[in-house]
Amino acid sequence: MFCLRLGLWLQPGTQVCVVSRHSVHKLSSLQQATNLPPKKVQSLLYPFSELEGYLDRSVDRTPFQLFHPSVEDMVKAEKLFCSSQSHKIDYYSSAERMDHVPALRQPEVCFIGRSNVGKSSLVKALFSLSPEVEVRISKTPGHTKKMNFFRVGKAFTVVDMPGYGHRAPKDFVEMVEPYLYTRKNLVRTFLLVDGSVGLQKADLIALEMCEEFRRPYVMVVTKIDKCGSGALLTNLLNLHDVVKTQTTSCFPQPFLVSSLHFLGIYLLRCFITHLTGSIRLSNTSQS
Ligand SMILES: Nc1nc2c(ncn2[C@@H]2O[C@H](COP(=O)(O)OP(=O)(O)OP(=O)(O)O)[C@@H](O)[C@H]2O)c(=O)[nH]1
Ligand SMILES: [Mg+2]
Repeated sequence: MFCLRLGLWLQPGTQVCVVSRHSVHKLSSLQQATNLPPKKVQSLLYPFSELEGYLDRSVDRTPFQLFHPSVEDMVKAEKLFCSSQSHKIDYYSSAERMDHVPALRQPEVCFIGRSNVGKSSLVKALFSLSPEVEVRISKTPGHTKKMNFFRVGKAFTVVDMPGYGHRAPKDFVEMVEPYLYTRKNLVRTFLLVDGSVGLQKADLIALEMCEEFRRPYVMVVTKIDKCGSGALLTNLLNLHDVVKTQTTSCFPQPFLVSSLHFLGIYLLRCFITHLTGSIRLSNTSQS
């Protein structure tokens, strides 16, 4: 049992993910993260808590904390992101067209969003406990040109999509739209928006498209390290308003992340494993 300085204790017998420290970022695992001062741990695990203090009392916090798992559940989820002999995490294949898409049956989640919004960086951060899984990122928009499939053992698949905005609408019409429309095992789409710049016209078009497909999707607010709390909060509240008034298939809670600083990565890992039926949440978690 190790003590989490947040004042939270892991149940006796809870095993944490044992990974080779070799080339693994120090914040990749909860065990490392929870060695930090409590306030820092809180913002790493539950990034919304950082903004909460700035909110007017009249603002309802509920939509922002619908999924609020316990630390134990996050530890459970983390284990699924550690590659082992019996649970291999690897890059599986890439596809440019639907007839090249792999015939994988396990539940799948995909990441879509404008070019450069941080899709590949987020996938890389999620897989940071298995650094041998190669996910390429770049400063140059339009870097990811194919749909990249990553297998997480037999549990689920993660798909990193090309961004729209760069070769749009070509990539989108030929790849992403048909995929979103037809992929049977797709359990959730994560639509990324850049938290430091707020919703752009292209984001609203993607949101409309997700609504048209009527398949469940979730907003992820990226690069939250890049701007101050004030700007982030303004962008977040604007997003919340759009989700509330203009969507029906979108999960009300936006997930805040910084792939660079690992903010919100543990929460998102837990959400993905929960959505794909890979873990059972304990009674102390809400969702
Ligand atoms: N500050 C900061 N920069 C980030 C973060 N996530 C990604 N970036 C940077 O944003 C740029 C684009 O990142 P990618 O992950 O390649 O973006 P993408 O959405 O996959 O882009 P395409 O493949 O072109 O669609 C890179 O320079 C990243 O280092 C973040 O959380 N914080
Ligand atoms: Mg990319």
